[in-house]
Amino acid sequence: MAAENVPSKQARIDRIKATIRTCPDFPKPGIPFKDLMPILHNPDVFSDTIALLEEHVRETGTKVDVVAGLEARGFLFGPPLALRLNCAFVPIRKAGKLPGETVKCSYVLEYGQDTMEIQQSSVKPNQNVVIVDDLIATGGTMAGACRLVETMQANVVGCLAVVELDYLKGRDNLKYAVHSLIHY
Ligand SMILES: O=P(O)(O)OC[C@H]1O[C@H](OP(=O)(O)OP(=O)(O)O)[C@H](O)[C@@H]1O
Ligand SMILES: Nc1ncnc2[nH]cnc12
Repeated sequence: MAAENVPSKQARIDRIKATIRTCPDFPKPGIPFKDLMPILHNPDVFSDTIALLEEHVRETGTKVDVVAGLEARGFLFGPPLALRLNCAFVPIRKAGKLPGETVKCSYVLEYGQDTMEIQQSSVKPNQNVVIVDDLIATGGTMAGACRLVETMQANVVGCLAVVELDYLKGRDNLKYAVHSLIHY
């Protein structure tokens, strides 16, 4: 494709935003649920999403050792990003799913509470970790993941999400750099 035909960053972001569906009152009354699954229905939109996340990480100039993805939807965006950054992908799962030695952390999110877990040996002290999820609402889930990475004595070098719900001020709960492609 000729350079002048490459869509701008804003055009790619606008197309991703247009692909996301808002589902009122899901999973509870009063919650405007952002359904990101249609992004995966369109390979061009999915590819733009991962490329934009990668561009951001590269622009920071920070070497990333590990992309940590949050169950469940962080597992969709984290592994392709890790491949493009040529680094490890590590899952942070809901409690009770990972064998061996693990570290756990409880957290509160927009519509409930839960416990997440990481395998002790999956992240080494001093490694640089980017945490990836589909969406930041209250920031509770992302903050819990940061605590887990800190417990491993590794460095959180960024918190990435495709979507951020600005009205919930989720990034105020996060003491690390936050980057999201789309804001509502
Ligand atoms: O910023 P917060 O208020 O913490 O909310 C954001 C989290 O909520 C959703 O996860 P959820 O646990 O609902 O997803 P899943 O059941 O698909 O894993 C979403 O994928 C984020 O992980
Ligand atoms: N409003 C929302 N839409 C999608 N996922 C969410 N996770 C927490 N709040 C959410």
